Amino acid sequence: MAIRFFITGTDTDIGKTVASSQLIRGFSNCGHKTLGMKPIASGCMLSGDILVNSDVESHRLASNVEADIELINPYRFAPAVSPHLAARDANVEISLPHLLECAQQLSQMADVLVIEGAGGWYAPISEQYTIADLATELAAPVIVVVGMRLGCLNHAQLTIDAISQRGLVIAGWIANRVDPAFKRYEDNLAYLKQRIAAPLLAELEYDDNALNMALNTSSIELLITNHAS
Ligand SMILES: Nc1ncnc2c1ncn2[C@@H]1O[C@H](COP(=O)(O)OP(=O)(O)OP(=O)(O)O)[C@@H](O)[C@H]1O
Ligand SMILES: C[C@H](N)[C@H](N)CCCCCC(=O)O
Ligand SMILES: [Mg+2]
Repeated sequence: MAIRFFITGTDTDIGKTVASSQLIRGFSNCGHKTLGMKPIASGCMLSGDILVNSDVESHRLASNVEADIELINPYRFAPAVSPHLAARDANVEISLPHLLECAQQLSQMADVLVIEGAGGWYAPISEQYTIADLATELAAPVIVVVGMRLGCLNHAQLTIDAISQRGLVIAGWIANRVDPAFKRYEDNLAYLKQRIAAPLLAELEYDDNALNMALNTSSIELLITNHAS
């Protein structure tokens, strides 16, 4: 049964896919059979008659295990809008039990399963549920990606508090330099380090090649040591 990690972030477009890909590649490079999962993707492109999502393709490139798209990305929608709107427009009801079943099947095919949310912690996936509900049902340790830009101190604290309210373990956080022009980076990082009890797993530089890198081995080993059952 795989060790699972749920990847969330301070917002949409702050580097969850970059961080997830680096995590998947890091686990793979350390010899762990590793799969990515993107339960719900809005913002897909048509390739022939199949909807494809760039997050899923990035995960696949980093992974050393193959799995069916219906398991790794069960819900795919073309419009780049909130998942609850994309699903409503497509007349699809996103089923939490179905997503849990897909995660369960993937967990039997790998040692590590890296599950990327959509948007931030409270991004809606239906009228009733948000990403927080999905993560809570999955009961996986959470890794928080902080997009290091102005506003991140507030967004990071809100996210950390909301995850803790669910009783979920925060396995660590990643500082992603998504904005190379962000002023006072070091001071902001120091503030966050003081307030987030979980380990800082990595600082990701702003780099055009960030998607193709691997997370540092020491953090990969820490995650395995702390979360292997
Ligand atoms: N460290 C970085 N260096 C350079 N570019 C980055 C970095 N992190 C993220 N980006 C770029 O910022 C954009 C958003 O990143 P990413 O797709 O990982 O966000 P996301 O949080 O996964 O968004 P979504 O909510 O849509 O899944 C992408 O174009 C990505 O290449
Ligand atoms: C389309 C985008 N890239 C993401 N896949 C979905 C972001 C949902 C954000 C919802 C919200 O908080 O307003
Ligand atoms: Mg993404």
